[in-house]
Amino acid sequence: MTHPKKIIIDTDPGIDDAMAIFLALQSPEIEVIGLTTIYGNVYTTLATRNALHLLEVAGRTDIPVAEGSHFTITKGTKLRVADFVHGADGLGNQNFPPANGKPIEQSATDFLTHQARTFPGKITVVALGPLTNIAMAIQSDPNFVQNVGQIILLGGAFAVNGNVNPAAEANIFGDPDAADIVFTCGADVVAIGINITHQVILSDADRDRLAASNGLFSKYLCKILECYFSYHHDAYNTRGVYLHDPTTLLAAVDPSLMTYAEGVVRVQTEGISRGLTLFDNKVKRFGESNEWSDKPSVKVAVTVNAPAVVKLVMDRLMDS
Ligand SMILES: O=c1[nH]cnc2c1ncn2[C@@H]1O[C@H](CO)[C@@H](O)[C@H]1O
Repeated sequence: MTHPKKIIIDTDPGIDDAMAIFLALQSPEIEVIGLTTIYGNVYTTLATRNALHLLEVAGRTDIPVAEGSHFTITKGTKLRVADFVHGADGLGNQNFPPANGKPIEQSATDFLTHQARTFPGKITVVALGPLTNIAMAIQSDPNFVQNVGQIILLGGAFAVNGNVNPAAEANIFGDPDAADIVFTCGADVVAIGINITHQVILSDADRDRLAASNGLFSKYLCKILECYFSYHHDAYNTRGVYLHDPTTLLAAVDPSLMTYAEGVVRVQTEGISRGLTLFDNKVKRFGESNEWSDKPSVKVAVTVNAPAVVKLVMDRLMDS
């Protein structure tokens, strides 16, 4: 058996983040070497508390949590948090007792650059929130792009509407300037957008099966999922929820669950379409140079084996 892939999860927990973190801990193909926190579903301070709490639930307090940025890469403090999706506490308004643990002294950015330097080419960053910490790592360490193995990110809406507004997906909207830095940095970047994750639905019936199982994680998740289900029912009229973060995590576990196109992604940072991700599929050789010309390519997921993803999520969470 090959060594498990070393993963750092950059996260804003978040109900679907909690699912992804538990799924990661249940996946022998990967080794979670740390969590870094960011605002998005909640503010960063709460994201840190929730990350520590989830590791305590899992009995994995050996995994370090490094706190990330409290503001955007341009020092913006008017953040949009999705408490209407995840509850005021980020975990379905369950009033869990506060975590006992503390984050490490190192910041998220320092943790990311340090780990990438220590294990060159071996670290996969799975980014589940706005990309501020990753962009700060790129800016603060000129070798980070070379050192990091891969960055798999949940973000963007490729050729579909966004979920904040018709233009923008929530993670990219959270810090469009940071996202543009990450997409154009030259690292091995894989983007999983909502064009993919909106195909991966955990149904009401799946939740009933989770609830009936005796798994530690499935039992915990069923408590917090109520809020996430009722949001999806109201906002999308679906009898099920989108598995954004778990799908992205599974792209690290088994890349063959998706297919990818390669090309340059730029992010709109201003105006009514702020947060829009625009992919140049390189089908046309443009006569004039443009804002995509000469930028490094990334991989964008274009198809997904949704039944296989849902099955893997269910099997691993029930077997805990
Ligand atoms: O309608 C929404 N508005 C804001 N954030 C959302 C919404 N739906 C899901 N998410 C959150 O944003 C990421 C995917 O874009 C996921 O982390 C999800 O939890």
